[in-house]
Amino acid sequence: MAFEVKATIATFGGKLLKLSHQSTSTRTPMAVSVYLPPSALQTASPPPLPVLFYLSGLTCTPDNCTEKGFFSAAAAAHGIAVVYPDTSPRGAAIAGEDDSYDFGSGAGFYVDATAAPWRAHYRMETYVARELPGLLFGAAGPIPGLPGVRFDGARAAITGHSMGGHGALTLYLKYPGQWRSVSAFAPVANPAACPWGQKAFAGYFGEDRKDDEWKKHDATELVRAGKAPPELPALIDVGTGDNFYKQGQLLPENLEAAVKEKGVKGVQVRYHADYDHSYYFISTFAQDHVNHAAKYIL
Ligand SMILES: N[C@@H](CCC(=O)N[C@@H](CSC=O)C(=O)NCC(=O)O)C(=O)O
Repeated sequence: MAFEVKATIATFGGKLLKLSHQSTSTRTPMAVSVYLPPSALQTASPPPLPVLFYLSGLTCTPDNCTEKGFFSAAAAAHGIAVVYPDTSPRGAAIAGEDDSYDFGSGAGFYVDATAAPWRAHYRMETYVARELPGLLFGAAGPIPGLPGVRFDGARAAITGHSMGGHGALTLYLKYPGQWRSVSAFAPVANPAACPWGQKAFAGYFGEDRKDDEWKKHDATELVRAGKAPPELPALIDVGTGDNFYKQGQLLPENLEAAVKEKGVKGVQVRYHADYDHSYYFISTFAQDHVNHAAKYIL
């Protein structure tokens, strides 16, 4: 059995499952939580569930969003499952991996590191885009004790916050057809041009890879390089009271400029007066993001 169920929590008529499994991508145990809406639990063989992936930000585990993101109410109403991966491998025993909040543990940036020593374990792109979908969307029921529960890989959407917003946008652009829509809360929209992204990319790829490798993992650079479809079904929310926005960590305007320059349609960026970077902001707009995904996956 791929997943081990660590906890089952009743919420909004459905169940939040805290799962653990041994990852072949990161070569570590990985935590992942999955919200099952009530519709998944009402019959022994429910129809396969549409799925929204939520990628969390720096320092987070799956618990931050499941405890205070409030996606479950809207997900329950629509009959959508929500998957919450962790933000990095844990306990890889790499020197320095726990030294800072914005690199290493809790800061995997949803990329596959190419630089030593990180490349042995820090493979969050493959983990989120390939390994987890493979486990969840396989023919066998992936959840121990709930053999009838299936997830529909043809109806998947992706969202995320901050570092996770960067992950959602870049994985959407890098894996055409895998996700039907994308959205982001306060995303790190141009990591190659902000301190968080520069630190992470220098560590995971090397300082000397700025002109090639870094750009492949940067939403703004991907759009500039023509990697966005003509219609990009993206909803992006940013709070104007967000200190990280004010400090130039997010740079959503650079993404907007690239979208405009390339004539990409369908991208909606909303600026909300006074909202900060926290889960007060995320929970306020969570329903809008689930509704956005629902338009494409129901
Ligand atoms: N501890 C750091 C700030 C870390 C932080 O704010 N993390 C955000 C995501 S930031 C971008 O990816 C977060 O979601 N934190 C968890 C939470 O529950 O709020 C510092 O001290 O500056």
